[in-house]
Amino acid sequence: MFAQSTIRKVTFKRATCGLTQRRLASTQSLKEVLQDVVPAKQEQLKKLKAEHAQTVIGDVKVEQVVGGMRGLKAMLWEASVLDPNEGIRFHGMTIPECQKHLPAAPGGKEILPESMLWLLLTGQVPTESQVRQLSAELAAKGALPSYVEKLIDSLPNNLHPMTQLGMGVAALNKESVFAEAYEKGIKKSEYWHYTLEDCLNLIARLPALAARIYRNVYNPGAPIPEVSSDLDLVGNYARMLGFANEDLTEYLRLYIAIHGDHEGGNASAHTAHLVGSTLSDPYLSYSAALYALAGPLHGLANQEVLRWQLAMQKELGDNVTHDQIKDYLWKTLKSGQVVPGYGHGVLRNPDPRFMALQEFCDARPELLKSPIIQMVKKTYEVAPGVLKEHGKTKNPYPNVDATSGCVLYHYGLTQFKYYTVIFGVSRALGALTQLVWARALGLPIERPKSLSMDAIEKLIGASR
Ligand SMILES: CC(=O)SCCNC(=O)CCNC(=O)[C@H](O)C(C)(C)COP(=O)(O)OP(=O)(O)OC[C@H]1O[C@@H](n2cnc3c(N)ncnc32)[C@H](O)[C@@H]1OP(=O)(O)O
Ligand SMILES: O=C([O-])CC(=O)C(=O)O
Repeated sequence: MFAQSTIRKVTFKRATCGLTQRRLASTQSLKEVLQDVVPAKQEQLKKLKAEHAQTVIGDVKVEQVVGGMRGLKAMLWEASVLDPNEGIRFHGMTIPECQKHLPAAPGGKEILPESMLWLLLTGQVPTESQVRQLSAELAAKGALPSYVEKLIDSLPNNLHPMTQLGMGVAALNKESVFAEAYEKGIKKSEYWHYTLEDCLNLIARLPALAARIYRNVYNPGAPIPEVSSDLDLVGNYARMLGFANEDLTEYLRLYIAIHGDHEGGNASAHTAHLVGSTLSDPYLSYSAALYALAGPLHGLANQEVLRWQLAMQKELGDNVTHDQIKDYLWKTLKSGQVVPGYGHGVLRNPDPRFMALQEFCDARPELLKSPIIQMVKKTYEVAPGVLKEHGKTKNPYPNVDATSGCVLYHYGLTQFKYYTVIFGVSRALGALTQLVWARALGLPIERPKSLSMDAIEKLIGASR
């Protein structure tokens, strides 16, 4: 670990814009830092448009039009870029670099989501005092309005927790300062200020909303503590969920920090971006994103992994061998199902988020002894070989969902239908950051061109 004074002078290469950003000791607030950063970014975009508007950066193939736009470079996204082999970089920083340099909780070791949010929004590594200030700001804004509490309390407890989360977030749009200001009439140059306020308010309220859903569904009647001004975002979240285990809290900090952003093309982030481009407010935009996250090929896969691993455990017992797992994998594939937690739309190597969560387990002997975590590890040792032999998936390696839920399960958060809600608390960091940037940069409504098969054939002169 570097000395704090050295860290402050570290220069990070910023992958997204090619600039270098010097991290200086600072007491500036998040808004003040953004006020400094926004004009430079606006200038960068202006220059890019003026000098390179017609420069070609890729072709469009028919396979991309009919194949989920895979690999199409068609979106501006500031906070992170995903390399197929190396994985995610947040403003040029890898996960291990973030683990080294982003401030943790007092007495903790893992990345604080507030630190990640600061990095995503500003491109800068915050000082410890800036992060504490942001934690305090979020805690002060963290209480839910009573009409949202009533709405959530009125929902049937067998309504999927993700459905409830999306409804709660959408209902919060009554609070939107952006929507209110837009109705009154504001200049485009002011959009990002109101968007930022909405985004911070939403991030602040997500733990109370998500914890209330957990309480109602799994622990009806249990008291929920109020948001404490002494705790960070996840410290409060874990306490409101009813867990006093510091190891679980640290795990949740790491989980929520590293799930925060995965460039722009993933289904949830893209949905927030698309809906936000209509100037729908951040609450409605993020509510829509949550329903993309709730699909089993995307965020819900972490629930599916647990379901699949527990079914394997039920069938084969705790001391399962590699050969038994192999057979189980083939059984899943032959029945026409996907192996949850494996494969990816962009990645072509093991996901560095998976590796970071595995390292969290490796550092704790009690986790290494856990049957479910051992099973995940053994599955990782054989699944890539089976998937390669199966020959369909372009990426036979684990994504983050392959392991994220198993650690929660070990720590007693066993209700796996809830897991995507935690992902939803996290993805807000990146999706909402981009909404701020989209408004600061004046990005237009998203409206790509679609084509029918007849139109494609006509365009390429294909005969039938
Ligand atoms: C946080 C996240 O969202 S990470 C992703 C979480 N999702 C999962 O873990 C679900 C399992 N994985 C998958 O379904 C896929 O790998 C996805 C959705 C993640 C990516 O999909 P794609 O980019 O289309 O993958 P790819 O190009 O490799 O697919 C080619 C074929 O391999 C299959 N395939 C891909 N992954 C798997 C898998 N894990 N198990 C079995 N088959 C797979 C696809 O279904 C497709 O089959 P088809 O030709 O019959 O349609
Ligand atoms: O990038 C993707 O398509 C899916 C993913 O891993 C994420 O959104 O975290």
